[in-house]
Amino acid sequence: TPLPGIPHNKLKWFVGDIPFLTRLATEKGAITYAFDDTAMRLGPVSQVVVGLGASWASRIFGFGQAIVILADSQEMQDVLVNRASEFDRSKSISALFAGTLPQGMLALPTEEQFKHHKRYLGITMTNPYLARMTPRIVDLMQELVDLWALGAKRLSAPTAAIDVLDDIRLATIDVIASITFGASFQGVRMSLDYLEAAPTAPPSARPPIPKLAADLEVLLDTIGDGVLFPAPRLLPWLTRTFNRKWRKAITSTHDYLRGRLYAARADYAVEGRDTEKAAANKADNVLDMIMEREKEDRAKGAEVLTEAEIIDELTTFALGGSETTATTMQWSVKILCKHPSVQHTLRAELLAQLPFLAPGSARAPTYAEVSDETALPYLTAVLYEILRCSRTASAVARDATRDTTLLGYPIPKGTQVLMPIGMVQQCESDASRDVTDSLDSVRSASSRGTDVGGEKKGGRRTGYWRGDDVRDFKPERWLRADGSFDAHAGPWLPFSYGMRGCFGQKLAMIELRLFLSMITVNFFFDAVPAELNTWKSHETVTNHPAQCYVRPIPWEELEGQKGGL
Ligand code: HEM
Repeated sequence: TPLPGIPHNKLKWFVGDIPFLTRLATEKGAITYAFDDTAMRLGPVSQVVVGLGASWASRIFGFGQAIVILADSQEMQDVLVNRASEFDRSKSISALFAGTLPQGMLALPTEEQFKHHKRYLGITMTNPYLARMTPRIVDLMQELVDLWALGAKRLSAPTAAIDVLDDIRLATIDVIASITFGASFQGVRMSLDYLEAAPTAPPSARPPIPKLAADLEVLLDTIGDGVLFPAPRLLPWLTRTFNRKWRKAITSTHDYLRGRLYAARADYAVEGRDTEKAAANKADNVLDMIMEREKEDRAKGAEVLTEAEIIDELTTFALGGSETTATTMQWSVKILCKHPSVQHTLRAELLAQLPFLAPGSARAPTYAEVSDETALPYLTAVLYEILRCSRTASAVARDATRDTTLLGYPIPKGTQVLMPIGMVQQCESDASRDVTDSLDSVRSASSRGTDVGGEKKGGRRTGYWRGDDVRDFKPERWLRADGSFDAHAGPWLPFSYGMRGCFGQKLAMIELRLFLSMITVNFFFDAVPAELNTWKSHETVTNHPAQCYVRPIPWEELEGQKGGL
């Protein structure tokens, strides 16, 4: 039944918003567009009513569910960061992951076990650890560059393009596998070997994808298929009982991970490690790091992770850390080839600041060099803008843990609150500033900001996007007049915020920075025919582009063609 006082669409007797949700899902390719559309018409707080028996019938039968949509960036940040005890990770989102990784962070409630895992694994997102992983990411990205360089030589017609949707997926799986359990699945390497061995094969010809990567795809697809399933709590049981494909994939994934765990443990038992250095400074991969911690914890008598917990967290890394990054990279190349001037400016900055990035150089970039936002403001702006426009994760959800309010509306305990992060960062602008300003009187104290000893705490953290170009791809919006990068220029929430925000943000950012840098200094991405670069997407856990084609042209070839730029 609709929550009293909160605006909603005209509801159909018995089925509530279901026909509306279905129509938008069919027309736009994803059900989350129905939430965006509702919020845009009805304002910063609205609701949709779902489930059989929703709307009027639910008053008689008592079932159906109202989902509140909160679409105001300032209040969203406040809920995610300052009001986490009133709005916890949604149980329906946890249920999506609970079948596949019941003891992984993505599925755990915000209780002691979750906090223990987060502390245990937090070391993998520290600068020293990521710095140690950087050479490995560089090597794997170089394989992708080599694969596309070979493909580029075989582009026969001026409109021909390479299908790189799977190349990018495999590259991110290779990276996360290498970082997590110390061995790439060699997906891109195998494609490169395959193309090299078949000189007449077309540029998109690829071998079948490695079995382990295919298993991860099955697990991800199963999780994606459960999004907005009407009875989320039944999902883990339904998956385990009826999904044979999933059962096969999870069994072989677990067998592989258990094998790696036993090998690491055996290795660890014989190898005398340097006990002086902290784990982040010596561990070669996440599994290795867990072994280090285990040893320290056992010596201290502290709690260690069980085998099932370790396996589920390795699976969390493999799943949470591959698809998200791949989706963003796929949107990146689709966007870049539509913006040649951005490619020129980005390349110029990269070659000026990191000249050794040039093709053929023997020196690889380090973590400190590539992650330096001050030295590389344009790279940073391009990446932030790609994440703003690509809507990789379109929404996050929380459940109210007690009766509370949102922008003055009463929210009963148990209500699911959905925050359309993708839409808000791409639509909220100074054009609706009067609405945003008028909310000040109903904002929570922490959202409004409070005076603590003359210093303002909380309050709006960002500026406003300009209404006339908020929907355009424009990296310059992130730059101040002096060319420096401004992280608070306007609303940006692709990784969400707070205790349950993205765990892997730092890893994702360095992977994306390396990817963008390495492909940009190697290739100019020529425009591809419009029918090969549509904006169609397929949304599951993330919003995947339906297609991803590129026409990479090595810069020296382009400069040769044009007699220099
Ligand atoms: C561009 C890449 C990525 C994007 C856009 C992204 C986005 C997100 C978002 C929106 C959430 C949900 C947060 C919420 O409910 O408030 C999330 C959660 C999570 N992400 Fe990422 N992510 C990315 C990459 C990664 C990587 C590389 C890892 C590697 C380990 C990772 C691990 C996780 C985990 C474990 C969670 C669950 C955190 C929790 O429940 O507390 N993500 N991510």
